[in-house]
Amino acid sequence: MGLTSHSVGRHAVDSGLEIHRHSPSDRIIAVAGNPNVGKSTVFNGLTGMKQHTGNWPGKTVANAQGYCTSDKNTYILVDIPGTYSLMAHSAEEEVARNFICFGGPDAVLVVCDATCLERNLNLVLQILEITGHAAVCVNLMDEAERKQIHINLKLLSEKLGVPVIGTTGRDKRSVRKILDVLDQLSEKEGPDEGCRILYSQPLEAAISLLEPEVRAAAGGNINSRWASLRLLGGDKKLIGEMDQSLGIQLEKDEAVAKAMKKADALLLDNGMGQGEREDCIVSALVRQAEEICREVVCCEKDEYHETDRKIDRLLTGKWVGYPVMLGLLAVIFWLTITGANYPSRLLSEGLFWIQEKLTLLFEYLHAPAWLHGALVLGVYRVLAWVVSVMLPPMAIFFPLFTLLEDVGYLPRVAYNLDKPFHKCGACGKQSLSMCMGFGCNAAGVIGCRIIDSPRERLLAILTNSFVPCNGRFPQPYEQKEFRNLFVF
Ligand SMILES: Nc1nc2c(ncn2[C@@H]2O[C@H](COP(=O)(O)OP(=O)(O)OP(=O)(O)O)[C@@H](O)[C@H]2O)c(=O)[nH]1
Ligand SMILES: [Mg+2]
Repeated sequence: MGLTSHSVGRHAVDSGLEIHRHSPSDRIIAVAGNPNVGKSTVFNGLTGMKQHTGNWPGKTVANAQGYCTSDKNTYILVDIPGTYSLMAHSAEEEVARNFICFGGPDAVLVVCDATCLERNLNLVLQILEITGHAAVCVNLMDEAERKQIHINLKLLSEKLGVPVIGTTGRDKRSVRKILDVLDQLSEKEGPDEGCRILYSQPLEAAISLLEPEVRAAAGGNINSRWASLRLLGGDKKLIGEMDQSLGIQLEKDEAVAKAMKKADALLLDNGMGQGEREDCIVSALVRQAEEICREVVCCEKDEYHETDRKIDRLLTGKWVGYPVMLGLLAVIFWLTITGANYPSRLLSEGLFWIQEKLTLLFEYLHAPAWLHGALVLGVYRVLAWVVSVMLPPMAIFFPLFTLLEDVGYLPRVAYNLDKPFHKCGACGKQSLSMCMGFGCNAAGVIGCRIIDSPRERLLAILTNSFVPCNGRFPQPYEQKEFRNLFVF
């Protein structure tokens, strides 16, 4: 699934991720951002590819690459999983973090949601701490406009020190704007300095002690201020990845270890253990994001999200949430089962009429019985049954499912069912792959990729085959006995 550190480490460009450069001048761009902000939509718009998009977070779970060309450059874009922070907690977040930090992209395009910029800026600031070769793409501008949220993009760009553009993911003009900004980045020269976050005085003093030694040990291979912060933060997994990417063990370098001891003592004198350091780093990021947003975002209606919240409360509430969910699922199944009968009958009548004609043709040609049996009664007949039995319910179920996905109802289903699923040792996200399983078990099993924990993912995969896919739905029509033959 591309979720291992091996596939996203520093050499992922040449190994696990297998980025294929058409020419050495191709520039690698990481398309990063919070979950569900339109990264894959932007990626598809630029590359013409068809990465899965839908209105719920966590669809992209592994890196995907695509190519696009501007008047000046060729770009290899890497669509990475959504992440709220580079202090990764889930497998997808690790994939995203490792590619941004150690995958060696030439630049990062950070996609943000214009309707909740403050939360998105947290990640932007973390990325800008690592690299100044970045641009911010404030997406969903149409939604922001509808909610009467105005963003001063020029001021935001000045505050962040990198180019900022406003986009609407599905709009062709946005693609042009993004390409222009990528070209602008490719011309950017000078050191890879990003935005600087000011931390509390003791932490800044500790960084100043450590940074020169880290710079000397690591050379120009990594942003030394960021690496010093990570060493002080003590995230063992991240430090391990960093060491692997640099090819040296930073903590074991004599000068670094000495400076680290001094910095540790200084922080402990100021009452900052590991936990407090992490808190201090996170709160500085949040504070800076708040400050920037206060200046650049203006909401005409303060209660703009009140209606959304009211609907949310109803759909996830105990008394309304469950009946609505069961009612909606019942309507979908009824439409699928009853609705599919008519096209199914028409299709099978048409296809079996063709079978009779084919039999007559074989008789006319005096073809041997075994050939007629293999081709017409074997291959053609099976194909005709599969198409007439499975195509109509799929053609009804999947568009309805996609509709629920696009209006954002599916994450609410997962939330509602999280508690009962948890009691069975599973997680709420499994309800989504189970729903998909009603359409097709193969799609349901593939959909289990969205589940973070390996144990829960395995459980979801193994139990998906107990979900009756539409090939096993009750069917009054005479195809009934054939349905069970075609269960995937
Ligand atoms: N209204 C509007 N919808 C958008 C825009 N960009 C993307 N979308 C929709 O937002 C939803 C999420 O888009 P994705 O491209 O799947 O988001 P993502 O960031 O790749 O999501 P993950 O991979 O789950 O992190 C989809 O339903 C898109 O159609 C936009 O500019 N305006
Ligand atoms: Mg995506």
